Amino acid sequence: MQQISNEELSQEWTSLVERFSPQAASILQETAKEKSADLARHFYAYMLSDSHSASFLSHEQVKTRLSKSMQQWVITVFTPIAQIDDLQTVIDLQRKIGEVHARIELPVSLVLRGSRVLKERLRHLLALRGLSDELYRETICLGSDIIDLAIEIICFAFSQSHDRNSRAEEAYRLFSVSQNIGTEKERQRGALLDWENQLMFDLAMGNTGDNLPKLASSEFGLWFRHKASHAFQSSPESESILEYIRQIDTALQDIPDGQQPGSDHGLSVLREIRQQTRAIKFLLDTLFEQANDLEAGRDVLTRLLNRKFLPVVMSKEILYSRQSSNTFGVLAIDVDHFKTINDRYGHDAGDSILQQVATLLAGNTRGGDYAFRLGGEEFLVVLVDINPEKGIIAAEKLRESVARERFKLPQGGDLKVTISIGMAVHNGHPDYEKLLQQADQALYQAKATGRNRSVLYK
Ligand SMILES: Nc1nc2c(ncn2[C@@H]2O[C@H](COP(=O)(O)OP(=O)(O)OP(=O)(O)O)[C@@H](O)[C@H]2O)c(=O)[nH]1
Repeated sequence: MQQISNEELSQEWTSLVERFSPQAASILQETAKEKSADLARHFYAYMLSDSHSASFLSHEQVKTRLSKSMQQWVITVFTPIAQIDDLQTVIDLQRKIGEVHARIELPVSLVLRGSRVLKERLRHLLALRGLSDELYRETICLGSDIIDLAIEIICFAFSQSHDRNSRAEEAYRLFSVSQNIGTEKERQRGALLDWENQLMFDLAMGNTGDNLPKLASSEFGLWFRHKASHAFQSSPESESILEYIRQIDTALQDIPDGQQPGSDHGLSVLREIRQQTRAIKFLLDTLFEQANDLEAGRDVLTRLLNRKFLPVVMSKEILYSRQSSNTFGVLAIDVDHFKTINDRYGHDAGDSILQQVATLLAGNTRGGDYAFRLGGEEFLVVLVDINPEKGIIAAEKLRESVARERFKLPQGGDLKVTISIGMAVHNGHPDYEKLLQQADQALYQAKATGRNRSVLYK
């Protein structure tokens, strides 16, 4: 997706505002300052009364957080340019809102509806100010244009973020469908070769038309049409392979009955098919290379999931807990004094400890849980269907399993290692970043209060 820089957006914002008089801008600012609570109240009253938008909101969230943020947003976007220290931070704020919307999967239609409600209320509030007709119209236009531009930036950031998430989701799907990409590649290359050999044999035997093996219904064709094209969907390589399969089968159909083996026409068709099959192999290699990159969703050292799938997993769990009465929790895990281990026993020993910790984490969680290595000596475990009491028992089980273990060193001998754990349980907040921050805060406490312990965020 095309990027629009903050500079370009700042120019856009500035030139929009400059089309209006300073008087209109200052009326708008006054209205925003005096009536921000009214605007927020009106906005959320409407959103909560609508069942679709209400499924993304709760009265509690509105009261404790969202109303204040909305008031601040109104004041910020209606601040006259001359009084804004740095317009780019205002633009960054809109981008951030769009990213949060993408994380919580808030439909763009709801954002647009919200902006319509705001504009309606703004018109009403301005009408009460007793402005001249001309100034009233001008202020309304300025207010609407600013809201539109802010929403435009929000939606732009939304689609960028959403695109990224969809790609990761796609990767996740492919990854979970074909666990062993290397084996699949060899198998399918082999299947394509089998079809080619069979075709050569049948042509040599003088078979034609319906008696020739069709690529679409061969082992390779079935796999590609039903599984691979779905997993690799929207990839141009995949489209080309499907097209080649169609062309090859049409060419086979066109070989006339009674064709003599080795005839000119037969040979030219054969040459054409050979080239197309070669092209398929080449495209297949490209697709598998891409799949390997996707497989990089696994951390190379520990084979745990890496950061890439975190948004997908967290969004899924948030959605699941919204639809059910179950909560889930996250454990932010950090190996204690890991630097000292590296310094004392070397980097290879450090790597080996990380691998052993990862094995313990994966081995001491349930099948439905997720274990990630976020980087360095930081891990994250997502515990599904869990409450704070059970969660802390699970965290302690992990901590103790590590504390009990004698970690083997590559140079021989063993070592005791401990981990600290910060735990947070999802409390209904739609943005998973919040949950990760809470787990981090709890981890910070676990470190500050002596390490080798689990702390629950409260
Ligand atoms: N062996 C190895 N070391 C790594 C890797 N990634 C990061 N590190 C090292 O991990 C160490 C992390 O150290 P710190 O963040 O200071 O934390 P710590 O020593 O574990 O101390 P506390 O967390 O406060 O208990 C740094 O020395 C990094 O160089 C890795 O993949 N392999």
